[in-house]
Amino acid sequence: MSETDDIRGLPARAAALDLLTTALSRRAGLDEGLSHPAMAALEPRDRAFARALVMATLRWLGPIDTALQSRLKKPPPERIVNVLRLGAAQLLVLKTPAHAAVGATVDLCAAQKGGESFKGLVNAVLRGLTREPPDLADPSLMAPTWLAARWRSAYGAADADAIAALVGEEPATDITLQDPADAAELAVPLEAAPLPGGGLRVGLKGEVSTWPGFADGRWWVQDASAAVPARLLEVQKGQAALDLCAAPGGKTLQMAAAGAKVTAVDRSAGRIKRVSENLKRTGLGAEVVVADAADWSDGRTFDAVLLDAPCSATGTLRRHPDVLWVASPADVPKLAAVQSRLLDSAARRTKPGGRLVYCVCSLEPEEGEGQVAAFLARNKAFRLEPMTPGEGGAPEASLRADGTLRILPHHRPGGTDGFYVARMRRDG
Ligand SMILES: C[S@@+](CC[C@H](N)C(=O)[O-])C[C@H]1O[C@@H](n2cnc3c(N)ncnc32)[C@H](O)[C@@H]1O
Repeated sequence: MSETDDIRGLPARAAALDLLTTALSRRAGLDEGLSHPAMAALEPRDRAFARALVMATLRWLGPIDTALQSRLKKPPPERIVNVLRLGAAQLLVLKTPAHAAVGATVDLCAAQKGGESFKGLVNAVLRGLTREPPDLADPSLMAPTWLAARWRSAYGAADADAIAALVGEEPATDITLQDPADAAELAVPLEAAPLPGGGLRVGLKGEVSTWPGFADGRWWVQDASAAVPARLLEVQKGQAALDLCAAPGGKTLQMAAAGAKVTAVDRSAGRIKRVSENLKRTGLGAEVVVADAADWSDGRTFDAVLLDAPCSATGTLRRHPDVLWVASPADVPKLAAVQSRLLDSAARRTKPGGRLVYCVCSLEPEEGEGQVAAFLARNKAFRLEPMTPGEGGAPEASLRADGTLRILPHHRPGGTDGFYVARMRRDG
């Protein structure tokens, strides 16, 4: 990057500071910040830079904070800490030339309310990082201590380290095809490799909506792991399928493409608009309902019910490193209580003889294994229907002894979202 780019990048750095602040302030803050009108108002190059800088900062936040803490006797106000985090990410991750990164970060500091008095500190800390750059590649720093300890106790030290190491990796974009027969033809312009189960891992970078086949609705973005649960329902043409917690609709689209009559329920009116947009773009049909899935009913029961429940989302750590730093230990039992209510509701909507698939993109056993064990103990009409190795495109390493799936992010070469998936059948 030239010096001219760096000077022109000042508005982008200010936008990056706002985005980082929002991302670290609340759950879903990153997505909220990315779709904020202030981001849309930036020039495309500034927007891309702000996004890349914030993602680099969030991906490496653990090692960056450790390096900053050792250089700060007394922490400055949070806004200035965020200025320092962005400066450190430019130096250590994006490898921006030191004079440009330090100069622009000091200017960003000065532009903050009360920031003039911290210019010297920012300058000294960043120059210190330039002289003695810390080693970023320490898996023990990639996730908060409490989460890393949970993963060690659930999966062992080697798997916990492998999970943590993936926080630093930029994920590829995976897509699901409306017609799997299109894979060979689309793979060429998308520079894509086939995924087990029929999807593609795309090699192109940049704006997804400009990629071949997007505008025609021939595919949608869906992580390889996220595509597994709907396949496991094996919906048949004309069957009635219910997608509870459906937005933005990846699994609704899969079931609609398989020919099912899908009802998609989500309680967020804003997010369900995205289901409708995706249906329109792909030309697929589904009934879309805004309602709380815990008590929604139109009197019907369904052949196939999918519950992709709200969860801590720790399995999405490659795309959403922010979730690791925003989550707290108290979230897990709170979310588990919500999931349990939603599972009971999903059970009531499942026809005798019908299938229920429960999944979460969480690595926390209370939201996965524990949730399903408790559900089966209180719902005697349901039994597990075990998956076979590789079924639905799931990595073989993810198959548990009871036939449910615990997909860890390193189970697929190049990484994947972490998921727990269970398939159940209602006997009576
Ligand atoms: C993990 S996301 C679903 C992703 C979606 N299944 C897909 O594949 O595109 C969870 C969704 O649950 C929705 N949600 C959370 N609580 C809900 C509730 N009580 N009733 C219905 N939807 C809910 C959220 O709005 C969010 O869209």
